[in-house]
Amino acid sequence: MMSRSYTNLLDLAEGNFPVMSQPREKNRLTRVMTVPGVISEPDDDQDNSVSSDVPSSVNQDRIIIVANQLPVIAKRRPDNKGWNFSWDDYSLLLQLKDGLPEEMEILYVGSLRVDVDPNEQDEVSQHLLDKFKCVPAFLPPEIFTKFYHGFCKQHVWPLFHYMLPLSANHGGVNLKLLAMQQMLKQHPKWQGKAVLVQITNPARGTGKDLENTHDELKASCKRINEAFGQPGYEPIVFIDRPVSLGERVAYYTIAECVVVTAVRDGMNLTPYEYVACWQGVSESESSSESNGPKKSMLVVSEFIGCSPSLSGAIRVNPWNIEATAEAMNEAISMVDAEKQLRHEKHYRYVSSHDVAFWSRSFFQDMERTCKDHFRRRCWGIGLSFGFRVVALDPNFRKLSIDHMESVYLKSKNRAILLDYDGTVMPQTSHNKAPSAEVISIINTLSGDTKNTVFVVSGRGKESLDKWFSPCKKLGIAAEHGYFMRWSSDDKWEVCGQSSEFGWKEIAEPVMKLYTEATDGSSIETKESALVWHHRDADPSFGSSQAKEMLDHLESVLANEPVTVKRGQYIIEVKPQGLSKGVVAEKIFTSMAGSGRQADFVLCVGDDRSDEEMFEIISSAISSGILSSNTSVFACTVGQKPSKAKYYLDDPAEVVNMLQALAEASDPGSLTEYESDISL
Ligand SMILES: O=P(O)(O)OC[C@H]1O[C@H](O[C@H]2O[C@H](CO)[C@@H](O)[C@H](O)[C@H]2O)[C@H](O)[C@@H](O)[C@@H]1O
Repeated sequence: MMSRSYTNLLDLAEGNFPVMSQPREKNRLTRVMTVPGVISEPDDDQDNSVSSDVPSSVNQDRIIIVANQLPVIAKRRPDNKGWNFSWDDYSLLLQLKDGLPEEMEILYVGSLRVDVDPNEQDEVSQHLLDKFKCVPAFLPPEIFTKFYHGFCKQHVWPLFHYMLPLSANHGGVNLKLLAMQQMLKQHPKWQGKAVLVQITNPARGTGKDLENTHDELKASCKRINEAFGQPGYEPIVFIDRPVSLGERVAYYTIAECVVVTAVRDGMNLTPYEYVACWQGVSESESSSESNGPKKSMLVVSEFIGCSPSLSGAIRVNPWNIEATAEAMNEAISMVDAEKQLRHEKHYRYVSSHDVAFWSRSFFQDMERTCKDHFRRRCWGIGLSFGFRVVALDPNFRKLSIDHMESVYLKSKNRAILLDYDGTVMPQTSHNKAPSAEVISIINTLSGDTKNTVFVVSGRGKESLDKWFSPCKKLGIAAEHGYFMRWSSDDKWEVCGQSSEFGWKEIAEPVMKLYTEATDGSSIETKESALVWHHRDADPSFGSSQAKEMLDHLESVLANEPVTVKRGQYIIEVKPQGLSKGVVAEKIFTSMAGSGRQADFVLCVGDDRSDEEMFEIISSAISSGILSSNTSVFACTVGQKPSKAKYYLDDPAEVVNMLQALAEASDPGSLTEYESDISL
């Protein structure tokens, strides 16, 4: 069986698809004949080669969503002549658009759930494009089966979930049955009362392995029911037929608890659906006296995707049958007030993280990633395993110390903002205290009355205070600005916004979990923040643990007033609203407010947190806190993508550059310490 499908996605991306108002002939889509095992050439005369030029329509707001199935329902007309199409309101693809900008044009590419005769395919394609902005791929049934049940289910899914191509879910269910058996044994009070309704979707694949697992499940159910059943009572109800949404909702709304013990999953929506049902049912019955409390209890495997996001859930390692049995007992024994509190947590997450949220978040990530894509130049840097390709702005260049020094000399009100670790202090240095040379330079710079000099660091105030005690005029912003002090004579100001630290009780256990599993890692507790360090761990394991922990923390802290950031070998959780950018803004504002608007800004840092300082500079110019005539030297340490325009290679170059400025500074205002050093 042959099929004619539109193939050229790049054409679509460029906007080379028919416009509805064009005459019919021009609207014709380019197609290929699809025959199993044969890759055919397009049947059109036109040249389909892909141009390497930047697409002319690249700035148009169009998004192409490619999926297995289009979000449309196709039904044969009653007279059997052609098709009727309607939107599939339950399709996630359709809901995705709620998170995208309204003016965004959305084009769907995917297959239909029905087999369309090749003679009808042109007409159907045209209709779907005109009316639904859908581009169908007509896959002959045998190709579709190989693609979906073979390639997707047997190769891609197991590959992405580190599984052998067996049925994981039937992986995930026997453990649950064993846990139920254990609970009934350990807590006989539940015998005759507790029922586990196991809804198992019929396996999408076939084969001996699946049959064996299925038989094993049935045998477990039989064994448990025989051991604990009574007349009129069976502890396990095993449903292995397709269950409609309505029936599933009915089960959810009477369930005291939902247990998900999968050892791997993709996007398991069961816990979310259950939580939404409890909220919905209670709300719809709110006028009735019989309305019960909104409560949802979850026992979920720590290995599944939704586990970190539902902070009210009891998490278990499903391989630990005893612990899962205990968790199930705890869940159903819990008092209603506690169940309600947990439900509130679950619902807050579920209601704020809907499909629109995820599509918006994904779209924003994509926008951020692609912004300036065509302006940037790519460089290969590093060697061997350290080799990577980075995209840099063409204007990114090495800071010319001579040029900066000449501007420095001409300026009258200078703001100098210096990060500490990785900027004036090499990251690899064991002794973290600044050298006498650095102290001397910073003392000279801050002693010049034309200068406002700040060390802006993530470090705690005690160390910074001690290390820089000789620099009386130096300003210090510690813990990313949670503490700020304008000179050693001034008191520490505490950033007013952040006095709520209940989140530490959520973040710390997660960090401890990763610390136990990652040799060489440790937790640093600061007054306003928690930091997980992995510099001394195995480099690649530490870094992959850090990535996983970042996701984990972001999920469990989604409702807390904090941000989770990555730094040099660290993951840091700190209050929202605290950033080095805010510190920079405060300094510029204060200078402008006292009639000394900065005409020279030097801002140096190496890390992600320093990017926030660089970023604020342009908005400070547009808001007038800095002038458009201000000479700005935003400089990152190391050649890497940055918001800074300049770079220096390492802390040694930074110190040389600062030394040059110190030498060009007003010597009249040397402090006692500086005079001693000079002598
Ligand atoms: O803002 P900075 O001055 O760059 O400080 C950021 C973090 O500095 C400290 O961590 C760094 O130094 C550690 C060694 O002392 C090193 O192991 C780690 O990799 C560096 O990131 C500090 O411990 C953190 O709290 C600061 O946020």
